[in-house]
Amino acid sequence: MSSSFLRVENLGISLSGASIIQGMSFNIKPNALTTFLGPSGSGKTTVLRAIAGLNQNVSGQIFLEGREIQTLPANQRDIGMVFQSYALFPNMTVFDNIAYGLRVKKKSNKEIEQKVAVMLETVGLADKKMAYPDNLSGGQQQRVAIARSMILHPKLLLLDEPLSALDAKIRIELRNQIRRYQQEFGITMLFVTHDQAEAMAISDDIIVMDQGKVQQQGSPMEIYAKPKNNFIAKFIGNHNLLTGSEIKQLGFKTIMDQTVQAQDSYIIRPELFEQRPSSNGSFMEISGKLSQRSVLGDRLQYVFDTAKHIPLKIEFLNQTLPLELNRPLKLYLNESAIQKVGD
Ligand SMILES: Nc1ncnc2c1ncn2[C@@H]1O[C@H](COP(=O)(O)OP(=O)(O)OP(=O)(O)O)[C@@H](O)[C@H]1O
Repeated sequence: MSSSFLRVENLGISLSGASIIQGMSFNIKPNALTTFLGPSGSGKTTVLRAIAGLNQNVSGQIFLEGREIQTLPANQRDIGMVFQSYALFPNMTVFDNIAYGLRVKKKSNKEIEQKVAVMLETVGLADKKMAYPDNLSGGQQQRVAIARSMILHPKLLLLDEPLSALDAKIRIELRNQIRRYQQEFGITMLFVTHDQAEAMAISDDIIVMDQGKVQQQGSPMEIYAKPKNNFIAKFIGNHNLLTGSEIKQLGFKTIMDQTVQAQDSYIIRPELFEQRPSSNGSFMEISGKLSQRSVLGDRLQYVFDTAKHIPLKIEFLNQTLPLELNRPLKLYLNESAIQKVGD
């Protein structure tokens, strides 16, 4: 018996006669926020809809808490879903939108009043309870949609790009709120996004998808620091992705006692370059010039044009004085900052 909460085995999905997902398997943990991360068209929505029971041509098995749900209709799966478009009832107040599922379940008015009041407080919309969706901002409408799903305490809450219609500031605020609800209520959530920063910020676990396949599953740090293949190394973060022969040109013949192979791929994280070797170990001195500077919030990012004609992205925290551009510069790199892709 697996202790996983949701277990998907050998999932296959066809849409309009085209096979979109083949032989996909993964597990998600209870009381955690797991993210499906992948580029547009990678199949995230399709898999989510299959888990919810909204797709027809699905093969394979889906277990929720050990029980097979694949043959159950959507309304018997105990799974909630929040969509990108808020899909609120426009002719109902905020209160009635949130109360809707409880009314369908024929709960008493007293219970409905109490539970909706708690939800309104949780999502910070108590003062909007009699408002209609048209009179709410996008972020407020999405909070109503989330409250409407959470009030039913589904075993699993699926969220399909719930923030993508919102502007950057509200997106960050609401993603933090979603994370807080998830932790406070101990809800298991499966969250779809194509935004790697969003996935990194809120997830316990990330499932990276491409072309209908799981490319890697792991914690944000594992995915960031140890990408399994070049697709992930490129898709996640702003790593330097180099070939073994470029690593050799920078002076490293071995990395952690392993001979560098010309055809292998390696990543160097931009924040791991140093202006002075900070510790013992095998440091390489790299000469070059900085050619560009951009401010990334708390960090400054530069392009370091190395004397070996290999451009590298490097980053320093803002409290470091800005470095001068176009002046000869030496930077230091410890071999431990270089990670072979796939290891
Ligand atoms: N009804 C359909 N009929 C045929 N093909 C479809 C249908 N819906 C989606 N597809 C295809 O299935 C693939 C996966 O689509 P899906 O919407 O799951 O991707 P996604 O990762 O959620 O993308 P996005 O981030 O753009 O929403 C795409 O190639 C898409 O063109």
